[in-house]
Amino acid sequence: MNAQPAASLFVGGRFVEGEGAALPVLYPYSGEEIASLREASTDQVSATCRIAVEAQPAWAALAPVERGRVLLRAAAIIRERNAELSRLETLDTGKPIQETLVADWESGAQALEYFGGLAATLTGQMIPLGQDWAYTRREPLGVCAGIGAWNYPSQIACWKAAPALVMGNAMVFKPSEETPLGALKLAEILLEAGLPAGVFNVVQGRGQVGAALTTDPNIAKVSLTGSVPTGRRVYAAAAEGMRHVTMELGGKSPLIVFDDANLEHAVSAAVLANFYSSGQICSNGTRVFLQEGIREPFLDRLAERLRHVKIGDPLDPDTQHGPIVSAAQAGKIRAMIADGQAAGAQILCGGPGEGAFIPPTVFVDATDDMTITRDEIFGPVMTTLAFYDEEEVVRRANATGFGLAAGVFTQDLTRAHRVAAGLEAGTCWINTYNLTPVEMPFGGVKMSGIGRENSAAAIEHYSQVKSVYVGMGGVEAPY
Ligand SMILES: NC(=O)C1=CN([C@@H]2O[C@H](COP(=O)(O)OP(=O)(O)OC[C@H]3O[C@@H](n4cnc5c(N)ncnc54)[C@H](O)[C@@H]3O)[C@@H](O)[C@H]2O)C=CC1
Repeated sequence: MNAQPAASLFVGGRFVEGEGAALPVLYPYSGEEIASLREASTDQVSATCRIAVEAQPAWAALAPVERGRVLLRAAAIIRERNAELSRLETLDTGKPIQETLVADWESGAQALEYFGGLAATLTGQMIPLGQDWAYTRREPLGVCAGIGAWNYPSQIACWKAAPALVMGNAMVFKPSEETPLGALKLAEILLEAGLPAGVFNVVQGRGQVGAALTTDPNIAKVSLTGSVPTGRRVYAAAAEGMRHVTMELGGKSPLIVFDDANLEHAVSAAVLANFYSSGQICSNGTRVFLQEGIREPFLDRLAERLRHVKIGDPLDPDTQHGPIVSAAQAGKIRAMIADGQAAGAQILCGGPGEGAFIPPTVFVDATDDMTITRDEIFGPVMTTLAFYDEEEVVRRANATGFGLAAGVFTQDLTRAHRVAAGLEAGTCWINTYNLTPVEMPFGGVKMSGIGRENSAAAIEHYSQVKSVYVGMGGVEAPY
């Protein structure tokens, strides 16, 4: 299989070969090399930022609706090419084609469509001050750096590019070194849709390329999707230059199932919240708290349903559960499974699997202090925990440094809202899980991040407000 792009980087409206270290791209299912890229050198990173800074003012000077139109055209092109783009996403990530066809580029297209449509509404305020008045202008930040994780590479690129570009910023995007291909397609599509050359650029590379980007003097903002340890480093490095940041980081989110929950729906939600994309989703509800009365029927039904999961070739449309993104990540997940067993938790179903595959794995008899309960695993591993009452479960759910997401299943309306209000999380779901429509703000609290993606809230993180005071009378000085 060959997924070789024309060159590794996309800079100033054209493909450019990288001058840094080799970056092989492996298909997670077979380990086969599907493309051979090169990282950007440090000089190439700074040259790209200079090109972006030169291209940005003319883009920002366009009427917002003209910028919006480019994003809308890009969304339409993505939809026309969804089959081909989804296949590439599957090759890059190993995720089943039945997922990538509906969840990845489609979500990216929705972001471009949403922010493209929002363009005309991005206005300031008029503030009456008696005789005088003031107004505010919502202005772009300049050049924004986007740095992506490997689980939803194209969606992440679109979620960052769409609000940045509609506000008149330029962007230099660095995808994860594990999944570098989708962002290059986005750059080509945006150019085809009418985006001026140099406004959206892609550099490739590992962490040190991201670090060079973060501290480049032409970068005004860094938006990272990645792990908490990387987030701490990037946030600290960005602070040195007083750069704006958005941090979309990891989680260990609670999914709370009360006795009165609809059993079948709660099991479905727990399955999706733990095993979709082989569990490689930041907002996954990996601590499943089960109230004592529903615990046994829930676990019986869960085990029964997991027996039928189709694991295998991600390009087979029937496959529901694909490989882990890399051998290194599979190794980390297996180490966590072994740790859980050593700590005394029992495996209800699943286990370490073989090669690139780790089946959906459920732990029972876990306790709050175990590493499998405390740390993000970022793989198909669910930890179930028993609880008795509401006050107890909210306290235990919040006893974590993470705060990305949370879910509650109950038929009791007032309890559902009370628990959602009490949970320390950027996003809470009631009687569903992991739905992230573009209309709704998405992001974390506590160590899970800063800032919000999606919705009008994202605009605030890609713009700054200028106040203009207008004096309508004379000026009198005391001396
Ligand atoms: N909150 C959210 O929206 C999401 C969060 N994630 C989180 O991402 C993690 C998994 O993704 P990974 O790619 O393994 O994360 P990672 O933290 O290893 O890498 C993320 C990105 O940061 C870059 N990077 C690494 N060191 C850097 C440095 N010093 N300076 C600048 N850039 C640097 C990497 O090259 C990569 O592009 C999980 O913790 C997951 O929860 C993943 C998807 C969504």
